[in-house]
Amino acid sequence: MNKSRLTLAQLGWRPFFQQQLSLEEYEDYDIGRVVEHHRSQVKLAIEGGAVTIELTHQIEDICVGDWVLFDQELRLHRVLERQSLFARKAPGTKVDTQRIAANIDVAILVSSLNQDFNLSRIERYLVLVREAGVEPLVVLTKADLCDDPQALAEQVQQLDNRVSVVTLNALSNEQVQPLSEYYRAGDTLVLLGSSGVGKSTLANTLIGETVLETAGIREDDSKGRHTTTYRSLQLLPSGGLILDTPGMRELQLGAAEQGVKETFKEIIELAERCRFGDCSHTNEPGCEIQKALKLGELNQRRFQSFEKLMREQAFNSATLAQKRAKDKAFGKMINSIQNDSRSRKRGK
Ligand SMILES: Nc1nc2c(ncn2[C@@H]2O[C@H](COP(=O)(O)OP(=O)(O)OP(=O)(O)O)[C@@H](O)[C@H]2O)c(=O)[nH]1
Ligand SMILES: [Zn+2]
Repeated sequence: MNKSRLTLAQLGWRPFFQQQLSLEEYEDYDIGRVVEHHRSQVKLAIEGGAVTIELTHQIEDICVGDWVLFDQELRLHRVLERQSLFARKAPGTKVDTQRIAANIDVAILVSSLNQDFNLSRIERYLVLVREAGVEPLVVLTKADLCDDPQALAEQVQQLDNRVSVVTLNALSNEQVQPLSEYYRAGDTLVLLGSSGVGKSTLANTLIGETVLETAGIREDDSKGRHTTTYRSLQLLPSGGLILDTPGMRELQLGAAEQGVKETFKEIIELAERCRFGDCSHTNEPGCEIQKALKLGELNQRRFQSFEKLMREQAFNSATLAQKRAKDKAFGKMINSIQNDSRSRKRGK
């Protein structure tokens, strides 16, 4: 596939983005999609090619997958409103939100069918995907190394019967190609999952023949940077775009109440039927959750997973809100100090 002849539509341009442009903007600016995000520059895929744009400090709120407008001097004009956004709490103790990818249509949750298989981790990723308002597709890799892939696939299916679950060997072209029925030309896919589960392998098999070209592009653009530390959008032969993310050692949820509620829908429905509106689901009479746990209609693992993710997102969203408030107050203080000193200099 010849990358230099890509149209905007092939890059994922949609009416949703087109509608955000004023006539002046349409005439005066060029349109690009962020395919790589480095510390001080972004690489954009544009109609018929690519450009690199230096970032000024004003626009730090930008991430891979974003649509942007830029001028003839290669200055960024603005980032267009997003159709979807994946974000998590920044890893470690730092209190911050980290944007992973924007304008995604299909999220492929990759998990392997070996010792690494873990339902609670899959639930954690489902929350992230639901929070972003994107459809999840669960792909269970290393089926060739597993005695009974179907049994594990069913366990995943039981988490949510609305989710599609596929088991495969990511190295097998024949097994990977049918995934194309889950996306359309111009759709952007993202691969999410822990390190080593087979995301890059799956991406390479999906990309097929263009893989060498991809490697070339990464190489000559990396300038000594470690190639796996940035994300990149690549074109699939069937017309979709794929975004490979580096394996996440740690996926901590930021504010994701809606995502948790959607992922654990049946638990929310039970809780709504508890006798007390503020039921803690521990020992209250008329607690539907305790009842379901006793009857075996709800399993303990799933309930604990729900409680853990709910607490985590509540805690992190509270600290994020506090930080934002603090930053704002600090900004105001700096402004007033600067204003004071300016006034003094002017002798007022
Ligand atoms: N047998 C078998 N091996 C696989 C399969 N999928 C991936 N592998 C192997 O698993 C190893 C890790 O795969 P990667 O594709 O690098 O995993 P990743 O998720 O991209 O890992 P990070 O880049 O660290 O995030 C490689 O040696 C792959 O060849 C599979 O379905 N079957
Ligand atoms: Zn209850």
